[in-house]
Amino acid sequence: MSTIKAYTLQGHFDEIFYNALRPLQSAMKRQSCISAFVFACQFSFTYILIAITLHIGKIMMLSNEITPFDYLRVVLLTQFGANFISQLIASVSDLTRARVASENILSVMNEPPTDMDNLTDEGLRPKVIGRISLQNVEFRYPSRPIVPILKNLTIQVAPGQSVAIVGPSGSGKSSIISMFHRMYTPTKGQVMLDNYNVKSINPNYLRRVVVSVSQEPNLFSFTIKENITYGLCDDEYNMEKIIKAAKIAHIHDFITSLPNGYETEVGEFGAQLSGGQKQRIAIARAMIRDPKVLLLDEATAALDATSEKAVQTALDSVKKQCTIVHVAHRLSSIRKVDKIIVLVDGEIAEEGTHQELMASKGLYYEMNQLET
Ligand SMILES: Nc1ncnc2c1ncn2[C@@H]1O[C@H](COP(=O)(O)OP(=O)(O)OP(=O)(O)O)[C@@H](O)[C@H]1O
Repeated sequence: MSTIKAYTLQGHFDEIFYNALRPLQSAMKRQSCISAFVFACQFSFTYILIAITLHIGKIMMLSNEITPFDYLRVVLLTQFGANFISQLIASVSDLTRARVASENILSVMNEPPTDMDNLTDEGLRPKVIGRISLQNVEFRYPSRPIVPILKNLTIQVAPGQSVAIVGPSGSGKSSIISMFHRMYTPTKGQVMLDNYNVKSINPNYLRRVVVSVSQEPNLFSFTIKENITYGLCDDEYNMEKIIKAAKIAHIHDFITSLPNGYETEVGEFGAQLSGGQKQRIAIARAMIRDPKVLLLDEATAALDATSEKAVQTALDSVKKQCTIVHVAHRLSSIRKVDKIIVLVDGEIAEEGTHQELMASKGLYYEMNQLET
């Protein structure tokens, strides 16, 4: 909304909205006419039938063909019968609607499970130490199958190692992150967690051990505490663990400064928090899961320098406890990682520590020069 206001695009979007609603408006008008007609028929039928019964009954009673008691009986029966039939007429349209709705629901339920079925109980749940790798991976997005994004890429990350992936925009850094927690599967090659192909691991379990924090974390319209613990079973967390995770993410002091502390509602999509605060809550949400592999996709990009330094210190402290794969634009944030991979067009252009890459005076060196 603020972008629309800032660029005074209200009129433009008003028109788009109106045009989008116009077909719906005519459909609704047609449906209202049909409903009004059915409603009119339904009630006219009842009252016309009762009127006819009363009229004929009166004539027959006056000519002594029926007794007043028979007359009353017929009138009451007609009324009940007519009510019943009119309700039946009304439920015909409900039945039609229910049939269409059930067809829609069944078509979704009967959809054959895809390779990435999140709800399946199938798959392995192995104990892993956090060695993660891409082996000769080629990847194309299903919507653009002719464009290879990752090209025969091999990356090995040892348990407890921290690796940063840097490179020009569009080189495929985030796509690698999607591979690691199986948001997408490679077109060729394989993604391994320890000695297991991630395809063989239960998707829910995989995302419990390989946890990602993205640049734009989505918070739910719940309390801070619920956002941190969302998806965990009751016996998997307690207040001590929540506070520990919040301290790692450097957000505990902020949370306790709020009048309702951890019970503060964050609003829809975390509307009542700044970008940096949302980001740190998302990091706490990742840390409470005690991940074996932590994927950070520009996770510190929205933070101010002070918050970034604080989160960086926190991430340094969890180093060695879990494997970290860090996608970063700001090169100053990844100097201390064990290995830096420079990606260009879906291929590795350079690989090494900060010192090694600076000494080789290649692309990484140039990127650093530009940043400073
Ligand atoms: N869902 C998608 N469908 C089709 N193409 C996509 C999709 N997501 C990304 N791409 C394309 O894949 C390429 C690599 O994108 P990716 O986001 O992995 O790059 P990146 O290096 O992380 O970029 P940035 O640094 O700008 O975030 C880009 O050309 C992008 O347009």
